[in-house]
Amino acid sequence: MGTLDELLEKNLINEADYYFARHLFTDKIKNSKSELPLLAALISSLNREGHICVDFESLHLLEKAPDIFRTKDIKNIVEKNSEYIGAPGEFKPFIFDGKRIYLHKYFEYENFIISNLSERSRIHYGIGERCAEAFAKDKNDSDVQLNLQNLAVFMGLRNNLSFISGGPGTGKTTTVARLLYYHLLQNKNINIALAAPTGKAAARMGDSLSDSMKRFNLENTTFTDIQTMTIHRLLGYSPYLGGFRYSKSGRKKHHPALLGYDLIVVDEASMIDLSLMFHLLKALPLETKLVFLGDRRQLASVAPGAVFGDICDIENINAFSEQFAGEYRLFSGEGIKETTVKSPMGDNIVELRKSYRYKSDSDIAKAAGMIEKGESSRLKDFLVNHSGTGEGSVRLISHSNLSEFFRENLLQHYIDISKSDDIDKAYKKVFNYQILTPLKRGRFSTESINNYFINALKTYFHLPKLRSYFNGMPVLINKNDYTNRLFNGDLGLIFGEKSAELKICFPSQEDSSFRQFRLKDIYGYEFAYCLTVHKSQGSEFDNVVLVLPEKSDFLSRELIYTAVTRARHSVVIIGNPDILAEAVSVKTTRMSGLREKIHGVTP
Ligand SMILES: Nc1ncnc2c1ncn2[C@@H]1O[C@H](COP(=O)(O)OP(=O)(O)OP(=O)(O)O)[C@@H](O)[C@H]1O
Repeated sequence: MGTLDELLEKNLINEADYYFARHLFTDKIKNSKSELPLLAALISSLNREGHICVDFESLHLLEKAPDIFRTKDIKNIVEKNSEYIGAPGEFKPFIFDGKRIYLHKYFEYENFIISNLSERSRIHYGIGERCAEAFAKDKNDSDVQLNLQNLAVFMGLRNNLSFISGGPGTGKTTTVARLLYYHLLQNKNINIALAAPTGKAAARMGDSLSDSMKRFNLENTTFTDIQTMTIHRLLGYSPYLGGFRYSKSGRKKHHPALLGYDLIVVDEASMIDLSLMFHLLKALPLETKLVFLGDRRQLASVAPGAVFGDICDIENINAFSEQFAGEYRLFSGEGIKETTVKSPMGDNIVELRKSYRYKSDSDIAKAAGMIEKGESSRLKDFLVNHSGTGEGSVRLISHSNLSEFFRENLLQHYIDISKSDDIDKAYKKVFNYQILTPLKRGRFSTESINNYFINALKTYFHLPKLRSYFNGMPVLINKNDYTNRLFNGDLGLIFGEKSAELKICFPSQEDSSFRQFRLKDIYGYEFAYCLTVHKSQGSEFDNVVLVLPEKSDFLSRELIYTAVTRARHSVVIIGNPDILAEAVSVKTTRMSGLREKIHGVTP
């Protein structure tokens, strides 16, 4: 593959990459020997796909990599173009770190995140007596040799920085509830914030933590004193400023002070991209205690970077240093067997392994385990030869049965919701089932499936074809709306009791009521009979129906894992078992220097 035009013609880059390269290097474009336009287009295209940089050691895996970067010594290319490609610390459009080339901005972000996290990871605290006493009374009985929830609590008390990873129902929220309780016991005036990348995830964390905290007697402090918000709100995002008020990287007058919290818990951390992590760390003084929660096996953010995954995806997870093990033994009386930590940040990362949501012999637990390990043929055999229904089941049906499945299982469900005159019941019921797909357009996409149900319901209720709205339509907010306090990911329902005007209704975070808006006052939403798997992140549903595309191009192991683990009770997968197996066999990696530079290991 040679020229910019060839790359565009073969759809290996898109027009945005093409014109970015042309714009940046107008004068070089005629010189067919210049590598710079090709480099610009390649980096732009990789950034769009979520990579932070171009890593020349894994370039052979990329079809779109122009031949010139495969055959020539990259160091020669860097030297020849030193006017544009600089070393770390230089102010040039591209930065070469010895192995990878970055756009200047992304190198700066990555570099800052690495040094900031390393600095935070070295800060430890002594644990107060009141905490220790409460922990001793409250700690989970060890049914296993090492109770990882207890250890995660200890980590969050001792360390200034903790990453707690765990699959669905492994007790991340339960652990954080204990952590907050012990912190509040020690100091009831501690300033705590709970944050998540989307409004939905933040609200869910607030609700689950509020439930989990009920079992603690918090004396004069109540859980409602703790603020729950999106990371954007925490950082004072303002569309008028075009950035974050509290991140020091903006214009000086707009960031008056660093955020004054003592402890911040960030949920659904796998959704945080490189830029958001940079702004978050930049806004927080080093003394602020940070606890990140997430599932390292889930899909990474849409924007470049997979920071939580890069940090938590280490070979020797749950192996700790001698010092950490000794302190934990003294504190809890429990022994840590493995003390062969390989990464300097190993004592800051823990993975919870036991799921309390699914029985270990349930189909969802088994399927999620196979997906996570990439056991594609086992998964295929399991699903093809198995047809479970009921609690914890996973079932595979073919595309040819899709219409029948929709008609027999889901159409009546949506008809009942449209007939309902009780918003509370209708809302609970509508999101009882959630259809998911990776695609936005084309066959088996959100667009086609949403249209299918909208048209089928219009036909059933004899509504005019041109009518856009009717009772019981689920919607998803897809843009933050600060005026109405509605956030990307919020799920609502179009509803109007009896003959009342249709409103868009969202459950209130404060009580059990619904916030109602006129249709014309809300913008930035889409219908949500079917959601993309990406948009479903941070939400959970009782029953999930995952519709696969006909090709595996848009699928990945992380996408299938995310979709399957959204379900509490059952999963139906509609698609071809071979396509499913193909998707699960490949683990997605994003090009970045973060993992190697933090842990000292190559991916
Ligand atoms: N050690 C434990 N013993 C018994 N039940 C537990 C324990 N830990 C958690 N649970 C229960 O398991 C369920 C899931 O726990 P929790 O919500 O804390 O997990 P989670 O990892 O935050 O889940 P998710 O993020 O997938 O919603 C809850 O009902 C909780 O009460």
